[in-house]
Amino acid sequence: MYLFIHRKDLRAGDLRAFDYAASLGMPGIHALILDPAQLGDGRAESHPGRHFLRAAGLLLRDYAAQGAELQLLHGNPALVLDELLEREPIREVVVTADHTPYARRRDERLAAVCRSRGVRWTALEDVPLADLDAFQEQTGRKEPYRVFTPFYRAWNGYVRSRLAPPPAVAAGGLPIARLSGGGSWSVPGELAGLLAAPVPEDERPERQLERFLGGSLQAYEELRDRYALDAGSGLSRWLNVGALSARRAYGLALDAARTEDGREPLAFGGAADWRADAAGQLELALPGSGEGPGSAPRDPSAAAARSGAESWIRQLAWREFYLYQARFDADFFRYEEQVDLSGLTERHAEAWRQGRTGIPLIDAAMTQLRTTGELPNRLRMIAAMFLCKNLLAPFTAGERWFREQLLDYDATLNRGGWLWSSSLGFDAAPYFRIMNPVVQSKRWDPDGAYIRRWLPERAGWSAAAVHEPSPQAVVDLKASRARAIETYKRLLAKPSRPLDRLH
Ligand SMILES: Cc1cc2nc3c(=O)[nH]c(=O)nc-3n(C[C@H](O)[C@H](O)[C@H](O)COP(=O)(O)OP(=O)(O)OC[C@H]3O[C@@H](n4cnc5c(N)ncnc54)[C@H](O)[C@@H]3O)c2cc1C
Repeated sequence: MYLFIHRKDLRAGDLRAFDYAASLGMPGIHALILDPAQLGDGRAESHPGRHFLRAAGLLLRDYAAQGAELQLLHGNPALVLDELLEREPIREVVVTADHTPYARRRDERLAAVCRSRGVRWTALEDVPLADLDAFQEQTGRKEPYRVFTPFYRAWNGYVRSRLAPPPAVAAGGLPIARLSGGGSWSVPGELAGLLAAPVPEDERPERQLERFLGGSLQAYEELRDRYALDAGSGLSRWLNVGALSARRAYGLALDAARTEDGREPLAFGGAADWRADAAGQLELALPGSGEGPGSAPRDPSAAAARSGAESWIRQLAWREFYLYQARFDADFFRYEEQVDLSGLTERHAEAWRQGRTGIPLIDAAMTQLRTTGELPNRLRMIAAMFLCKNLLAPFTAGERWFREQLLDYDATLNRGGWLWSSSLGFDAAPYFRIMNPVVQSKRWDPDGAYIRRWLPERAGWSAAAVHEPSPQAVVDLKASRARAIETYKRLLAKPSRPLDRLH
């Protein structure tokens, strides 16, 4: 018998692990272990905790709809596993690999439990779109890509030519067994309540993907930064818990860019030479984009869908780029040990968290985040940069707050966003380029609709006044910008020199 443990792969199909399980030719137990380290201390009630449990509830119902059983257990994963291996005739434990620091520590313990009981441990790569180890090896590079655009060129070509058809076996097609008896892992009542939270039909991951690809995708390139319009797909929350497969999202986005003559996109069986692509010898445009002289597409909405799909796939590639960095930049999860952040200050961090800085766009953004757990990408960048640069707080303080608040929290993508904003890591924002929240507000939301929505006290203000800082703002934007440039110049200097303490 095998044991498959779900983690950030909360779906009942399109999982490599299921095809692998089918190939084992033996029955298996499928389990989801609710981990108190991740859901205890009130975290189940936070936006990300609630969302995880909603997705877990959906998974339970999807298994049931397929006539398959998912065991929902609660407890320290290593202890639960040890007890399961004691009680059930399990010969192999199968999981989807996860490379965050917490996941690594947890999985080392799980693998050790398996070793101590003579059970095989198998971790399959299935979170990124590309098998990143194979990709890196086949680029022939000794060093990882440090800049997004060349990474994107290579990755795009590689994925297009290598993406295998989706795994064929769903949970209902596997010989899933039941636990032989009860255990000491019952789910506490408060978690059970959250698991039962309904997910309306049109908010389910697949529906949301279809709706986005069939609608907003066309205007995505033009509107994605106009945060007041909410033009993103909103799919990160499902991608990050694995309720939606990135492979499927990518494949359907390519389909949306299908040529007018209906040719299949290259992703499923095309023959692009991705190495030529990596070297910049192939067109980067999506298959059949019709770009180039004399080949303007006849149907403007098809052209918009293609440009939307290309732009959206580029965002998926950013997700992939951070997953790649987490694998190939040894410092990715420990930049705070490489640069000296001790001179920075959390003096204004609480005002930032609570949306009381006096800079209206920042306060509106932080209010939306606290209230809903949502925040569009441009506002994440602006708010993060404001904290790290204008307020000179260590990026780790903001990273922590986003972890507690973001509905779509993901340890790797969140760290990637914070590194970018604080000019650390691969291809980060240069230290001297600091977004001005007032300029950004006027540019992306000239009427100030977003500020009015989240700061009712400004609801009646004119478009000219609504973006302007209050006289009580915690910092002056110009002076704090100059101070940030000076500070980061020294902070990033190698070898890093200690800063004067700011607090
Ligand atoms: C400081 C900071 C923290 C962030 N923390 C997270 C986080 O915890 N979880 C998270 O999923 N994203 C994070 N992001 C990235 C980005 O803001 C979100 O992925 C995006 O806002 C999700 O909205 P969407 O699904 O509508 O995206 P869309 O615009 O529809 O994009 C499609 C998908 O591409 C990926 N993507 C889009 N933008 C980015 C990006 N800048 N970096 C990496 N991947 C991207 C996401 O998977 C997203 O679902 C962070 C960005 C910053 C600047």
